[in-house]
Amino acid sequence: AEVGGGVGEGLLAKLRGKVTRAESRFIWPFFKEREKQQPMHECTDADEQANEGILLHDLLQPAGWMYREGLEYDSLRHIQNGSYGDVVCIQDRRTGFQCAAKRVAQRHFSSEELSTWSALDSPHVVRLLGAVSEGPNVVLFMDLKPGCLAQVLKERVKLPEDLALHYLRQVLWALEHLHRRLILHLDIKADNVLLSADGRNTFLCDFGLSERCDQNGKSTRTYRGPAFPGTETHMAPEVAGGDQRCCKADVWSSCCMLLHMLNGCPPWVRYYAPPLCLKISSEPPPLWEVPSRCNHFTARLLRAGLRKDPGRRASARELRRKTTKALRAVGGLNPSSLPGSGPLPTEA
Ligand SMILES: Oc1ccc(F)cc1Nc1nc(-c2ccncc2)cs1
Repeated sequence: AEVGGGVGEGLLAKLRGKVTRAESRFIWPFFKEREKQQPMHECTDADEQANEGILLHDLLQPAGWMYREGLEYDSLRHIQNGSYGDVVCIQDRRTGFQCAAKRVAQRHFSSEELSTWSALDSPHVVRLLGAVSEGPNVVLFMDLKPGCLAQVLKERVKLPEDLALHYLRQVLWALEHLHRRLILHLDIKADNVLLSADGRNTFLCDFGLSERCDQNGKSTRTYRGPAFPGTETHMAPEVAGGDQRCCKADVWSSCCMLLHMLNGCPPWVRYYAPPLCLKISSEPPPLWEVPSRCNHFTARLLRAGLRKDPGRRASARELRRKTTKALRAVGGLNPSSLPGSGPLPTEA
């Protein structure tokens, strides 16, 4: 604690053992504090040592109230880029437990990623395992999943309609869970959808851009600034136009992800050069991207999820119901469609 500063023994003492979610609500103000510190904030030696945080998994074991890379845990390999930081696989030195970790620079750290994520408990959302401050950075830990939808799309280019609908439905279940808790994800895309080993289950991750919303689904965050750090091809028209973000923005992005799964590329890029935001807010919805081979229930759900007016756009729950209908209409998920269940196109 002598190097802790900020919150003193209370917090560091918690690192020694499992912290219940109930207790963790006292931890977040600490992270909110760090978030407010001036980005120009010079790193004093106390900061260099600062290592406060919270670990929610008993196989992530701090030693002497510290949990640092190269001492209490090691980075094994780079996984991919997350929002505002690289994602690596780490291993706890004492227990051998492995998980994913993302190091976020102070100036990009949003305590929303912690506070929104830790409030979730859905089988379709990856579990947050903890967060510790590390000098000028914050390191976030989460469950390691064997697969990622973006990786499957790189290997298979496009997915059969039944599998694409099966994945979309699970992502919409996750969005229903988030929106019911007044949380917006705001970066729905294949890179942030992880997969189980058998490729049957999806897990939403990366809440680096998430925001809270009010009862009407409107973001409570005041205008953030000109550039929206989300993924341009999946950006809803109201977001591209700089209007207030709402839960329907996640619905639009989930439909862009469906088009990505069906076409093997995101919408817009085959017809327009960047910057896309002007086109997205001025052009009609990209319904020309809907493959002609698709079942008409799939086309219908895309029309409902890609309405430009967020007020008329389907909610996550309405779109999930339409996705269930479309999945039934194509005969349900054919197990042979699952990834890893047959030669890859390159191997065939
Ligand atoms: O926001 C985070 C906070 C903590 C983390 F450890 C990771 C992320 N973000 C992401 N993780 C991934 C990923 C993880 C594991 N395997 C494949 C991809 C993709 S985006």
